[in-house]
Formats: sequence, C-alpha cells, structure tokens
Amino acid sequence: MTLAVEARDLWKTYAGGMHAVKGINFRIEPGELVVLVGGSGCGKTTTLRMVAGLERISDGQVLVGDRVVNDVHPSKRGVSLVFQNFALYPHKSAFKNIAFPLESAGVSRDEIRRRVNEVAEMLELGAHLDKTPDGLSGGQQQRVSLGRAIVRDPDVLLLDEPLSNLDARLRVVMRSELKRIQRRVGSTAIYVTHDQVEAMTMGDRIVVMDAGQIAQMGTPAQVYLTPATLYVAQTIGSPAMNLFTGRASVAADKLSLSGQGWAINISGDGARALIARLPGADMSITAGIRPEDLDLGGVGAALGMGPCVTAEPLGSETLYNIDVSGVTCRVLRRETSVSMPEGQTAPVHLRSGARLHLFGADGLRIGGTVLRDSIGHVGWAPDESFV
Ligand SMILES: Nc1ncnc2c1ncn2[C@@H]1O[C@H](COP(=O)(O)OP(=O)(O)OP(=O)(O)O)[C@@H](O)[C@H]1O
Repeated sequence: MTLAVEARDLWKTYAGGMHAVKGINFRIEPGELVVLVGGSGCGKTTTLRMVAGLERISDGQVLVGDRVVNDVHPSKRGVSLVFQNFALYPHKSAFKNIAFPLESAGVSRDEIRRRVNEVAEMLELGAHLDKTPDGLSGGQQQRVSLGRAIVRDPDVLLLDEPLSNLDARLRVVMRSELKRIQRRVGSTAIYVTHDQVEAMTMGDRIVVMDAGQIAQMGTPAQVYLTPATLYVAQTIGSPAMNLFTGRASVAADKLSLSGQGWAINISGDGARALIARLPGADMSITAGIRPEDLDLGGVGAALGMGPCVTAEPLGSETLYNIDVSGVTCRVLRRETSVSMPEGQTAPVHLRSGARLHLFGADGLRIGGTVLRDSIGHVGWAPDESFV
C-alpha cells in the first residue's frame, strides 16, 4: 500500500533548548519522492528521524496515511531507512543482509528466498548474493542496503544522504537508478541531501529547509524559477545565482535598480507588475540573476562591467567570474571557440529571456520580470510563471 506522509506543526527541541525543527508542515502524496535539502544543521536529518521514530517529537504530529504515529514504535510505522554509510553486516552475505528484516519478522524460509530473489533481480544483484560486503563495489553495497530497506514493501522509504559515500560517477548512475526503483516499488519516499543537484534531479518536489523551517516547498522548476527567499536562491542552482544589493526607486511607471557598479532600468509591463508589489517608492533590495541569464557583451540590457578574474572551462560551458565593483559576477557561456582572456575588461549584459528576481531587505521574494529583447528593443514582461 502507498500512503501519504504528513508533518503538522512539527517541533524538535534538543536538550539545552536548541530548536532544531521549528513548527514545520508538509504533506507528501502517496508514491511521491520529496527531497529535503538545505545547508548543514538546518534540520533535515532531525525531521527524517522524527518521521522514522528514531527521534522523539517535541511537539506537533507525524502522520503516515491517516494515522498519527508519534507514539508508534519505529518497526510498526511501515517505514524503512537507508543511511549514507550502508550499515551492512560485514560477515553476512548480500543475501543474508537483504533477508535480515524478514528473518527478524519470522517470515518462512521459502518466502524469504522468494522475496530476496525478487528484490535482487530488481536491483541487478542476482550474481552477487553470496558475496560479503567486502567483495562488493560501493554501488553494489548501496544496492544491498536499499534491498534490505525495500524487501518488506515499506509504505514509506526514508533515505538519508544514501549516495554521499559513492564516487562522482556512481552517484550519477545511482541517482536515476534509485528513482527508478522507488517508482517501481511505489513507496512514498523522503530523501535527505545537501546536494542541490541531487535535489533537482530526483525530487518530484523539493523542500528547502533553512534554520529549522521550510523556506519553500515546490517542484524543482518552481524552486529554481521562483525562489521564495534569498536563501533558496543561493541554495538551489549551480553555479549559484548572482546577487546584487542596492536600491529600487520608482519614477512614474519605471523602476530603476542600482548599486555599486551596476544598474538596470525596467519599464513596461514587467516594471508595472513589480512596482505593484513594492511597499515603497525607494527601498533597499537585492536583485538576483542566474549566471546562464548573463552574457559578456551582446545586445541585451547592460548591467555593468569589470575585469574578468577567472575563466573556468566546465566542458560544454565556461564560467566567467567578472569583478563588477568588488562583487564577483558569474557568467555562464556556452561557447568553445571565443573566450575572454583573464584580466580583460568585459561588459556584462542580460540575455534575452533572462529572469530578474527581486528580494526585499527581509530576504523575501518581491517578484520577478523577464527580459524580452527583440532586435533593438528591450522590453520587460512580468514573470508570473508560478507566483
Ligand atoms: N542529539 C542532538 N543534541 C543536540 N543538538 C542536536 C542533536 N542532533 C542534532 N542537533 C542539532 O540540531 C540541528 C539540526 O541538526 P540536523 O542533523 O537535523 O541537521 P542537518 O540539516 O541534517 O545537517 P547535516 O546536513 O549537517 O547533516 C543542528 O544544529 C545540530 O547541531
């Protein structure tokens, strides 16, 4: 059976009064894979452990299906956990490791054999069932650990940084494999990671946590295109979004944004939509623009200029770091032949289709606008995609 998981005003206060989780609410739909992401210490693991029943809930409720499980023993919640360090029994074979939860539950030998073989086939471990963990590769060990978690058909699969001990290549392979297996098993899954690429690629939805609270919950596209706070803007996306601090001032139906060494003038529908959301005619703001929305030169709106500090070839793209009056501005260009030498002064422009994100002094999103650049004419349209 596939069940929803809910947190209702969930709190965790550790001894000494440290609030690790501060009244969070979420609902994860049956069969959905939701990723909890955020910086170190933001409360991801604590949240997961409260759902698992490994950490006492200080206040609020956890529901699996329509049952409040606060006082239900971990083994009776229908949840299975996969940790980052695999935690396999070193002297047991892969078969015995996967079979362990079934043996503990008193399942018959024939049934154990049938279930383990079924899971091993799904995880492509059939040829390795007799080996002990030291004879298995990292990816195979992780699959055994996953096999142990899914062999009892859990309603809910909880994964705490399950790929962090694997090398870069294997992580990429296991990302899609894990998602495929979760889909096939049909469990509702909560996946904890600090890796935003994992969050973006694996999550049906993402929960971005910040200091024990939920900064934003949404699809990867929603979180990427309309970050709700500065923290989300900085956490999701690689290379990270450029943030320029300065002031916004309104004159008639035009909006001028400017700070040290940079300025953007916004007019048209995009300006009107933003002005309607601004609390005043002159205020401190932060403007955010993703590196792929910027270019060196070009016909789009100019932002500022400065010397190219470093050029980092990333393969199909090059990341340029331009020093705009002391602020490093990241520009991502998809080019192989034309390159900007380090030290040369470069003008930074917004590309056609660039999204400008505006945040208030409180760090909350005010709104966004999209640059529509048709030959010789720069226009701004409201960015209402997900707002
Ligand atoms: N047993 C504990 N006693 C006291 N404080 C704790 C305990 N466990 C965690 N914390 C604190 O609670 C906060 C949240 O910790 P948690 O492990 O949930 O964060 P996290 O987001 O998973 O971080 P990381 O990515 O570093 O694992 C941190 O400040 C941490 O120091």
